[in-house]
Amino acid sequence: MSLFDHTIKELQDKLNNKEITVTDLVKETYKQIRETDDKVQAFLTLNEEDALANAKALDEQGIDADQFPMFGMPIGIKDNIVTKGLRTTCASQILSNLDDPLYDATVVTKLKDAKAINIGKLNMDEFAMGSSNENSSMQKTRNPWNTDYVPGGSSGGSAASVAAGQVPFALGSDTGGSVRQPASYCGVVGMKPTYGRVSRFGLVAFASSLDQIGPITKTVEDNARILEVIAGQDKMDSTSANLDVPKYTEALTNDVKGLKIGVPKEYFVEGVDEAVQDSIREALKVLEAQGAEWEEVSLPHSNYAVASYYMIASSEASANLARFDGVRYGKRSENANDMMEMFKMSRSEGFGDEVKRRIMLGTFALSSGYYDAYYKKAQQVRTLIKQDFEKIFEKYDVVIGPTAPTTAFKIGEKIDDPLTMYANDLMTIPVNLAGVPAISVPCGFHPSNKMPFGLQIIGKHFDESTVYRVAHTYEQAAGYYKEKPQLGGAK
Ligand SMILES: NC(=O)C[C@H](N)C(=O)O
Repeated sequence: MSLFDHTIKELQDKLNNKEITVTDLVKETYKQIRETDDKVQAFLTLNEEDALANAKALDEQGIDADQFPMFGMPIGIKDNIVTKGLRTTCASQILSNLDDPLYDATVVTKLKDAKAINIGKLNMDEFAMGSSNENSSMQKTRNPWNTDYVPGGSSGGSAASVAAGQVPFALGSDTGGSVRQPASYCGVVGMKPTYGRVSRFGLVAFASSLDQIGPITKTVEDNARILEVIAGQDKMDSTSANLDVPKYTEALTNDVKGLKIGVPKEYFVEGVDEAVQDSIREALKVLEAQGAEWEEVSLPHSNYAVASYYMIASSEASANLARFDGVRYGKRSENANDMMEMFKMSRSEGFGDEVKRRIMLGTFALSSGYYDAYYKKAQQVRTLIKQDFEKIFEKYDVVIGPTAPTTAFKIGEKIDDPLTMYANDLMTIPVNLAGVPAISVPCGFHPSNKMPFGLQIIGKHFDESTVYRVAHTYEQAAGYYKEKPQLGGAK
């Protein structure tokens, strides 16, 4: 049994009983990374010296681990979350020389205050644009269940690293599914909190009205514990909500009696793998046996979600990425002869194809003459999608369906077909457009390719507690969290 098969609570008990030290934990983390990362390729930057020094300092303080919620816990951070003094690249060439950021993202500060240990920075699709990690300009992360397969994206490095047992916990970010879809593909737990629940200060902006940071873990309990630490209002992010953060861990009561589940018929259609659909139905039976009730419901505007998202997200990206011009920070082209050429060449050389595609799409959608037809229309569709959820939540406590239509696919299989790649986000995107919270929990292995996939539980605005309660009840009954990949081949 590996140290990382324990929950945060169990690890802290071990620290308190002096069975292990923080230094042991941190050393074990780097050992696991060294043994597996040539195959998984999850880490872009390691923070080893600093992490070991922090571990030593915590050990020397001789205090009880449970005085701090993340005392001594090793955590990996997605590379679009800014870390003071530690390289932060968004897996883009344009930021590849950003070796010494000047500040920490609020989530990083909160983790430091809770005495977590930052292990290093994890690979992702460039600027979080992608569903497979193949859009990273640095390296291709692989799925630990079978390294011929993608880990999903854009937080593929975070999900793969947790699944491979390199780090017990990681942070990702989710704009249209980027935490939940890789969690589904890698057989781990990924939470996208309500928009406004977690500060975005220091999260490099992709689509500011959609982006949210969320934890990726092996168990629901650990996930809830980490969200407790990183959530809350922040004066540095005016979109963070002025609401108390509940004790999510206290919601994990293993009890769903009387809970009402809506199951959208639009999530069980052609294109959604039959075996995935069957497993979700099995999961509903598991929850039913625990006292929940479910009914088929309709989210009638689901079909327009992907188109609306790619308009809105790309429009926001075109504005947000305007700041990368080779002047203030990041890479500057060495081949330019004048200022205009320097802007153009720095961006042409610094951004990859997918990022350029979205900047062009977004700039087009926002341009005068097209704004009403594309951007405004997409925003109107967004309102309809939000209303679909509001209506359902008048009667139901949660909505359940698959996280993604299929399991992970093979590396290279979809890279030349951006539309198919976008369609993959069918069931994660509506959640971001509506701003509600949702989690992906492992729900089975596909009979043909043996790859894992997840169940998505969607909740009401700021009701992460119920989402966690349902997720925990299902997880404990189903037991998939106990499965581990044998790195290198199919399960
Ligand atoms: N960023 C995300 O949440 C992933 C989504 N597939 C996108 O490419 O936009």
